[in-house]
Amino acid sequence: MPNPSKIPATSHQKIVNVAVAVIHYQAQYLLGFRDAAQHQGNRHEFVGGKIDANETAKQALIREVAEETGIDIHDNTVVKLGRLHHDYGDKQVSLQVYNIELTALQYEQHRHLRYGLEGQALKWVNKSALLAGEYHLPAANKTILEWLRLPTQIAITYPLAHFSDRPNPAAEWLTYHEEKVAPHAWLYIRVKESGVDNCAKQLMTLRPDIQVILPFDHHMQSVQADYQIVAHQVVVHQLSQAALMTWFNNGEHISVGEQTLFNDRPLIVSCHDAASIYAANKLSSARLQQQLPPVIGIFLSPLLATQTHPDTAPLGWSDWSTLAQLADMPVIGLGGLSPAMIERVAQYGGISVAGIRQFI
Ligand SMILES: Nc1nc2c([nH]c(=O)n2[C@H]2C[C@H](O)[C@@H](COP(=O)(O)OP(=O)(O)OP(=O)(O)O)O2)c(=O)[nH]1
Repeated sequence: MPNPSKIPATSHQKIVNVAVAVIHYQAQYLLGFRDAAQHQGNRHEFVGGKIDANETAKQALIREVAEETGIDIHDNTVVKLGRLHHDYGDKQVSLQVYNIELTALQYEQHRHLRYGLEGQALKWVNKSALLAGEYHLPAANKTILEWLRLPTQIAITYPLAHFSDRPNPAAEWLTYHEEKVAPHAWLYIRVKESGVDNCAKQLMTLRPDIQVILPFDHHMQSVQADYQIVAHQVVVHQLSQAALMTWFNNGEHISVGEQTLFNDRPLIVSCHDAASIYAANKLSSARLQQQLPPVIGIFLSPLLATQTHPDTAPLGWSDWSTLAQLADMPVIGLGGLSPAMIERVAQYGGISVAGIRQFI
């Protein structure tokens, strides 16, 4: 009899659909431990298991969490983080991953959990240790950890035009952001006007604590030599919907990804409709296959009306939520939001909120 674990995966191999629950209370995350005899055994895991034929991913999630831990998450806000396919060679899995924040009471009731209802070890671990790779998880989880790096709020810089009534708008832009951006914030430096690349670089130099999302466009390449000095602060590159669709419409052949800067960072992609989300999903899976840093989110906008784009009709909560469900990666709400609206955004399927006013 051949050892089933040694049989290589084929295209005919059945894909196992799995619901995965990233359960946490603030920065405490719940991990299980897979038994040595299980597939991907002797590794930590997020709570979860196979989706039965007659259930949805969310039903499976609620059932698995209850069966494995005794925690009832029926009334919690369950937010999709993403979906990903992984080929382990001996098994192909499709993981549907959800974020569940417990209430203080639930955490209090379950914080001493050491063993699950199936006898498996359980452990609450700190997010920073989890993201630092201190726990050995199945290979597919690498992408989940990248998704978890996304903060719940992202600030976006003001356009230079916002300071156009001042004698030196570029200098005002710089001083304003240097002073107002919160410590260690994730900041999307949206530099559209030509000639302001320098402002971005100067801001990074003045504020080495901020984690920067930088658009990947030709301006940045033109200052590449200078940019290298501050490049370590750039945690993510942003890709516009137009650039995404160029990649997609060229049969995914012209890999914008062939350019080094594009390939060495995770991406956040801007999307405004179903077609671009479809393209973002394709890009995401292409990058997973090529083992490139993943697409860790999409800016889905405009959710509500904004002063920055007065002529664009907002999607509104209902359409925004429907589109958010299509995305295989975490969705960031953008357009007319404030940081306090994160709970509402979560109820509609978003993991994070972004904006200019009220965020800086
Ligand atoms: N639960 C869980 N499974 C994961 C994670 N990452 C990952 O690649 N997997 C893979 C390992 C397994 O191949 C599959 C989960 O199947 P499972 O065997 O645990 O599912 P189950 O509990 O319903 O099944 P079983 O033990 O009764 O066979 O998904 C994770 O974080 N959590």
